[in-house]
Amino acid sequence: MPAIIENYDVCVVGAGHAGCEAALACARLGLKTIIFTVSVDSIALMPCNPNVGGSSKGHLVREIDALGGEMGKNIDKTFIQSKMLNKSKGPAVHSLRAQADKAAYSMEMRKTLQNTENLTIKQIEISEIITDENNNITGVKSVTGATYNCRAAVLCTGTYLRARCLTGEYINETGPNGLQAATHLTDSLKEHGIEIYRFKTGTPARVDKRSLDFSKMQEQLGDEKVVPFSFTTNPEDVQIDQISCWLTYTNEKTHEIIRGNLDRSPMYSGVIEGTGPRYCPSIEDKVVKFADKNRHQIFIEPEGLNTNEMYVGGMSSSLPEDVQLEMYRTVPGMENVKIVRNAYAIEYDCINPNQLYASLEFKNVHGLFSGGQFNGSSGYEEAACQGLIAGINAAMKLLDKNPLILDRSEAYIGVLIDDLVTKENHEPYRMMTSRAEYRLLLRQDNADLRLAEHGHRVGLLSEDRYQWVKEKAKMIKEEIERINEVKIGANKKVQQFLEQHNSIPLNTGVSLADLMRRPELDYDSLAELDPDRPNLPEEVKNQVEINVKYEGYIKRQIKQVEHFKKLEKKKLPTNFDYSNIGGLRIESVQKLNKLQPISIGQASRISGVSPADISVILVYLEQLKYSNPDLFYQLNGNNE
Ligand SMILES: Cc1cc2nc3c(=O)[nH]c(=O)nc-3n(C[C@H](O)[C@H](O)[C@H](O)COP(=O)(O)OP(=O)(O)OC[C@H]3O[C@@H](n4cnc5c(N)ncnc54)[C@H](O)[C@@H]3O)c2cc1C
Ligand SMILES: NC(=O)c1ccc[n+]([C@@H]2O[C@H](COP(=O)([O-])OP(=O)(O)OC[C@H]3O[C@@H](n4cnc5c(N)ncnc54)[C@H](O)[C@@H]3O)[C@@H](O)[C@H]2O)c1
Repeated sequence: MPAIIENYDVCVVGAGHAGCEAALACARLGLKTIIFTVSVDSIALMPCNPNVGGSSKGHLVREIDALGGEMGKNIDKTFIQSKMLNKSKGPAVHSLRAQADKAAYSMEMRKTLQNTENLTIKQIEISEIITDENNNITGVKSVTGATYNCRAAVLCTGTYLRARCLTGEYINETGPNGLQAATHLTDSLKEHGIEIYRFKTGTPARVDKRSLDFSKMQEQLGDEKVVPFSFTTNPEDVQIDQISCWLTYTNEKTHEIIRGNLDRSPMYSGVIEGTGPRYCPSIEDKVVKFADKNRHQIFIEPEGLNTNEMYVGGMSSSLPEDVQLEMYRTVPGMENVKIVRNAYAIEYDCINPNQLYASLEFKNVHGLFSGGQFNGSSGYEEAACQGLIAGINAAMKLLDKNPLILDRSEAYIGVLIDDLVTKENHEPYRMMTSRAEYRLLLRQDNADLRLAEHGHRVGLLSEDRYQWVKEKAKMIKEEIERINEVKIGANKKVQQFLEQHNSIPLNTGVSLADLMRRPELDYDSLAELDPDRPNLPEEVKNQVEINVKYEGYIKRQIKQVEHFKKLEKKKLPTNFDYSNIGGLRIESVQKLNKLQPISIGQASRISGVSPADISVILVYLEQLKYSNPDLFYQLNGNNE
């Protein structure tokens, strides 16, 4: 029988959090797109924790939303509890976190894919990528022999490639949740010269709610006033009845059981080859690495409204089933626990992301892009934002437009991708606020102001939305100017007001902005002294408050960004042989030749490239002016 041949603009392999964003971006930009999954039931599946956001991950979701992605909207429709974390700290680290109804999250995303024009969903395992003699992608092939021709492809295979799951001595050659693994694609990628890593991750048990004693745990309520993830969600729509999470702790007894059974853990007995995430350690890892701690926090989190399953957050494990049951039963409130699904570790193939440009296109296969856990990251949000950028850039390539490359001063997404493509990474990469050097500017509250222009330029953000963000920026600017000009005199009314707010009286007149910088005062409380105040939307008032209160820090960081931008603007040639530059150390030449950084800034972040090497390259670039003026002006044309 003749094999099926179909034609598309873009093939997206994988329908996890990365693949969904990639496919939606391409289809919404008018490209004929097909998304493949080994199981339609795994669309936007959450194989581990039932939540979106959290420290720094909440920032990523806001940024995805600001660019026109889907994750924020999807969780706003399907969350069952929401909390702004770190509220006692500065606004730079405030992070939104929401419990998801997993099944609803997955189904809602599926509905969105199904209702998107230009988008086809196909359940089949992709086994090969196809290229022409010039290494341009021309299609993908399925295990059944069907060929899907395309002009660009995005690989988002997550944790499915040659996946195997381990629970103690029991090893199952499947993907997450017992879903079929994808066993063929790795060989094809290797044949195309793609370097493969093997990573691992793990998940805790899901337990039956009816077997828990919540009276021995601390109830964790959601926020009274819920803030939506998406800038486009009406805040009224997210004020729902919320479901509680519960907090409990491990103890010495738990740790003893773990220590006594380490030889049966595949992680410690050497059965697992892959490298795991340092920042999401299993309970075995925690007990071994933090031996001095006598307890660890355990969050019991509901998996959804229509299931009794509860997620045991903080206790992921690959210990055997019997040990799991014994250790979980030592935790207060879990004495009679019944496990619905065992904890397990999973090993899978992914790539060394240094093979990618910052556009997430492979350097050696033109038109092939990738995103998500396949790129060596970990986490739903990390996956989704890469999928979005890979999808946008696949589309930009086909539409003959400039790629979307966010730099480290613009977005956490920029930090994440820059880290992946320039730094050596030998474990699943997790986003953290500490990775973002300009985090005072990259707040979750201003993601729309930072990124709307990019979303609009690529075509994913509607004109209306873009105009609103511009209007909002204007209102913020004007209000900051106004409150700097409003003078508050040291009169009786003012001194009384200050006394009431435990604030030192004034010696002389000050601006309203000066008063607002006092920790005990804020924009709202000062309304009393500000009769001419315009009636502004809540989100504008928030921005005014943050920008005025943290003005000193923000200004300092803006200065640092200016310096950073100078180095980012100094472009380097692509496909360049660095051994042509005399004076570079061999290690640097090898790294630079392999990574082909696009700018001096990026080159300076490659581990092993020293400041002295950077000086040598800068001198070389300067000499290009005389030795190769064409190349010099091509690189620096717009910057000099
Ligand atoms: C056990 C486990 C524990 C984890 N722990 C956490 C956690 O606690 N917190 C966290 O944030 N993240 C965790 N993760 C990671 C999280 O699941 C991923 O980061 C996230 O789901 C990755 O999204 P993705 O889109 O890259 O891939 P996935 O969600 O894995 O999706 C991959 C998609 O690709 C499809 N696919 C793969 N290969 C092929 C092929 N050849 N042909 C067709 N379709 C294919 C699959 O069907 C699937 O649709 C865990 C993952 C697992 C499995
Ligand atoms: N990606 C992977 O490969 C992998 C592997 C294992 C585990 N993980 C997971 O990554 C996630 C991130 O871990 P994390 O704990 O730092 O981040 P988190 O987003 O789950 O929580 C951040 C912080 O919020 C608090 N918190 C957590 N759950 C809460 C709840 N239900 N209610 C109130 N506060 C809560 C805790 O103080 C926690 O440290 C975890 O869920 C972990 O299981 C990932």
